[in-house]
Formats: sequence, C-alpha cells, structure tokens
Amino acid sequence: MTVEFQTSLFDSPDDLDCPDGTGGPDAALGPLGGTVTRHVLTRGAWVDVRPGWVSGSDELFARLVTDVPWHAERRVMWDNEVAVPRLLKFYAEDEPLPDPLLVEARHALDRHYAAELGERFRSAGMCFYRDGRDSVAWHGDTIGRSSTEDTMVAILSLGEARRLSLRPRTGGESISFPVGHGDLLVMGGSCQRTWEHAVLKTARPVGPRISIQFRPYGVR
Ligand SMILES: O=C(O)CCC(=O)C(=O)O
Ligand SMILES: [Fe+2]
Repeated sequence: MTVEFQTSLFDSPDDLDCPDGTGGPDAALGPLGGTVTRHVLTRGAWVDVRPGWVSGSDELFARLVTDVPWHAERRVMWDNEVAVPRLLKFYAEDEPLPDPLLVEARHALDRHYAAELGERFRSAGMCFYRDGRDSVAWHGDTIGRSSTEDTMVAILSLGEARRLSLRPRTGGESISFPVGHGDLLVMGGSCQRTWEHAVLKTARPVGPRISIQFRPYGVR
C-alpha cells in the first residue's frame, strides 16, 4: 500500500542543525537514566514518560512512512465488517526491524528496564494514524501473558502529537498523556489488565503520527 504523505517537519528548529554537513539531520537517542518520570496509577499500574527521547527524527518518520509495508485491516463488529481506523504492521519476535534506530531504541529499553522487567523487549507493533479520524479504541494489550502477568509496553511516538488516554477498568476518571514527536511512554506493572488505554479521535486538524510499541515475548 502506498501512503500519501506530505513532507512536514515536526522537529523543533534546534534539532535541525547539521554541523557535520553529512546531508541532513538524523535521529539520535537521548539517555534514559535520570530522564524518565514515573506516574504511579492505582492497582499496581504505572506509566513512565520521557519526552523528546529521540531527536532529529523527521527523516526517520519519513523513512518509516515509505518503508514500512503498512496495511489496512477490517474487523467484524456487531455483525458488520468495519475498517480498522489506522494502518498497521506487526514485527514479530526476531523479524528484522525497518530501521537501525529502532534496533538501537530497543537495546536502550532493554538496558534501562533489564532489572525491573527481567526479560527483553522482542516484538514491535506499529500503527500509522493518518489524521485525527484515525484512533485506537479503549483496550488493554491483553492477548497473551499480559492478561495475567505484570509486564511492560514501551511506545515510541513520532510525528503529530496525540494524547494517550488511560482509564481504570473498575471505572473512574480517565487521564491522558501527550505523546509527541520523539517521546517515549512506557505502560508498566498491571497497566494492561487493570487499566485500559486509547488514542481517541480528534476533530482538530492533525497530521500523521506513527506509534511503535515494543513488547516482550508473548505479550500483545
Ligand atoms: O498509538 C499508540 O501509541 C497506542 C497503540 C496501542 O495501544 C496498541 O496498538 O495496542
Ligand atoms: Fe494498546
């Protein structure tokens, strides 16, 4: 599938310097240690946020738009077949990732969360939200071990800023975190089974966003 993509720059002007003159800025990972803020939720769930983890990622964004074999999906809902409102690609365990920066990002997450997670991040789910009509409805990532075990889902966000909303499954107020160009958000602890998350549709005119979700083996 070819994806219509109008080149637009998301990086702030500071990121656009190219001192080495090697033909344009490219993505770089910042440190994680000491830069991640943990928000403790109820019932053993938490969310870590690291704004601006990847800098200079305009080109990475453009590469992923064109290089990832995005596909549309249809799902049956209430007896009707409906289009899933985003494009998708799932990189299973051991499937090569589409960009070396993503390999580096996964290593950095493995190092940072090694002690707490006790295993590596393995798969990478990717979503492409073309505009504000694209979304993901309320859900937990509870296919597999995450339905019964604590785990982590680490999301790298590129492109247009959207909000990742969260609400407790038992009812109660929802909260939301902005997820902007180069930001990292990690859902951890019991978050997948005690809370739900969503990227809700917006009437605001918003550009495209890519979400990359790194998950351990058997979590989906
Ligand atoms: O767009 C996002 O960052 C969230 C995607 C998500 O929740 C999922 O694919 O399970
Ligand atoms: Fe999810």
